[in-house]
Amino acid sequence: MQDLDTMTQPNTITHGFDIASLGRGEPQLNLEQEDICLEAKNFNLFYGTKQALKNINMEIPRKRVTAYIGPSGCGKSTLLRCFNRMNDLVDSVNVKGEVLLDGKDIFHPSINVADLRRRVGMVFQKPNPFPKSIYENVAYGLRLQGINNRRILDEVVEKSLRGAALWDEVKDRLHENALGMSGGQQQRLVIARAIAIEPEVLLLDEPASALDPISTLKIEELISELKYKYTIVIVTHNMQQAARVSDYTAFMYLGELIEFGDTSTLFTNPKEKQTEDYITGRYG
Ligand SMILES: Nc1ncnc2c1ncn2[C@@H]1O[C@H](COP(=O)(O)OP(=O)(O)OP(=O)(O)O)[C@@H](O)[C@H]1O
Repeated sequence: MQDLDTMTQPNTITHGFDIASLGRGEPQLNLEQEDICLEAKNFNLFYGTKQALKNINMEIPRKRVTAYIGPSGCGKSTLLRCFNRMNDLVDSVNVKGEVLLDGKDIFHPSINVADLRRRVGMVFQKPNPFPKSIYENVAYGLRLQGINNRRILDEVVEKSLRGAALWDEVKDRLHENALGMSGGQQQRLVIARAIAIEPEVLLLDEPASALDPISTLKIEELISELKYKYTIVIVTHNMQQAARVSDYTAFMYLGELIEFGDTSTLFTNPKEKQTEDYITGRYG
């Protein structure tokens, strides 16, 4: 079995994967079944008649950071939003193929979408705290589940804020309105809100693009810590950020997955010319 526990540091190369087999919809990292968290199989998505995702095949490893890069409009966010069926909210969307979470098709009629979104949390580009106290933002998901026991809520709020590297900054103002926090704090609060309900996967859609460099660094450090507990999938415009935070990187172009592999290898020795052209700044 591939020993995922030896793959601890971002950007370290060679985990024994068959890099030569990657790209162009080929089978991906040759992971053992139990190490695959999410998997797209011959997956296609249409907005009306326009095809936005073309026959995507990829395995996303458990408890690792996988980044999507590619030029604007190539389908990164669309694919990310498939993993918790956020695209269901768009009327014109049609999908063909499968997305498996722990081996089960998330588009199967038996799937409860609210439960799926509890297991697969999402953080957006712009921090979106609720106009409530810091405490109530983090407790929100638990309250939705009918948990109102003060002791339990106190514990989860503290644990989640610590997990999001925010506790020390806010522990004395838990009952102040979250909208009074800085943008970087708000984004970590949203991450705390997401992890409070103990998801398996965190989807991050450009989580730092609206933040200043110091807040961006904090989010990146946080991602490197969270990956030991969660499978993280991140979309980023920023190639340096992908190189810094991710273990694996997928390059997309015009709705296709062009190449997917170990982050260091993809950036230093891409197999496909389109990947090379993109990372060397020839387009995008
Ligand atoms: N709700 C929608 N309705 C119709 N077309 C859409 C919708 N959302 C996205 N698209 C189209 O699907 C394609 C992929 O868009 P998507 O936002 O996934 O790309 P992206 O790579 O994330 O781009 P960016 O980096 O600019 O955010 C684009 O052509 C876009 O115009």
